[in-house]
Amino acid sequence: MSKRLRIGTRDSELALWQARRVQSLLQAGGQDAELMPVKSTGDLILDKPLYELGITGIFTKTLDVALLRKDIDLAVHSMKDVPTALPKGIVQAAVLKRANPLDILVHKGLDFLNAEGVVATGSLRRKAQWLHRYPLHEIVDLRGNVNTRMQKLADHGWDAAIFAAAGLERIGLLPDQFSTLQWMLPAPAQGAMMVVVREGDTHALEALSGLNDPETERCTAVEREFLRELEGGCTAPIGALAVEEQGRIRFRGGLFSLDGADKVLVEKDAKADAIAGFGRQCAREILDSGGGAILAAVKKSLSR
Ligand SMILES: NCc1[nH]cc(CCC(=O)O)c1CC(=O)O
Repeated sequence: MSKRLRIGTRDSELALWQARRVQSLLQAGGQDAELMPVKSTGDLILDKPLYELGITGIFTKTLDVALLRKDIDLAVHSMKDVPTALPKGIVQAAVLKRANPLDILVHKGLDFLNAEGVVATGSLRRKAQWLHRYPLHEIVDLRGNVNTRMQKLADHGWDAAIFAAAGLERIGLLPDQFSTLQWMLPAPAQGAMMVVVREGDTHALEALSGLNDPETERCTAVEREFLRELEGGCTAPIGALAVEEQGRIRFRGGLFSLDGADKVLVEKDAKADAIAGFGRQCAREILDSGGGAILAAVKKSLSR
């Protein structure tokens, strides 16, 4: 039996589900693996400041720190929460086959759509796209893990809230009433999980290579390259979805103003075996067709 791998996990139900999924896939391939709960660390234990290591993601940083400290051997992240540049010393080992990438609306009936609705979300991307489509609605802020957000929706008088389908499906929280938002562009890499390991850990890299889904890897790579080219270190409302069909990748991406009034969309396809630079090219098209001005305005109001 080869060396047992330690999978770090945070304690939210979704994080635990995702870590257990990787554990059982590894075990099915004959690789022993155990879960290691990781509490929010004192980030100071590393010998360098976090920013020097490029550790930035608010959801991913606890596990990335544990990985670099060698407290764990691998971390499982919701890929959409992973910053486009990985921390120094951490590499992508596998991207698991993607689940439903779309957003869904959880509601108590849809009459409010044609009235003055109140919709809850903490995401700039969801807010902008919702207001673009329903300009008379009000958006209220909703944060916390998936379970917390569901509970808050039940406790408040809001008409609906927006969630990633994949998150609710994984933990069995999909309610009776929901609508799939086919028209809403999801976050880049939504619905995919990324497993990361320490650079040079050949044992872990090899064990995880069997879990990689090349098609999901290609699609999410395009989406994240698009995001990286647009964001420039700020969280603008950006959506992207790449889908592979018959050897081609069809990409749709969008950049929105914070109030949803303006948007620039791009739709393009490329050969699936020639995607280097494709995401960047899509981003360039957005920037050249009015996206540059939207991005400048977003940056200005977020920095205030
Ligand atoms: N930012 C939180 C987060 N990160 C990943 C998921 C869902 C799972 C996924 O998209 O892979 C969610 C919840 C949500 O957006 O509703």
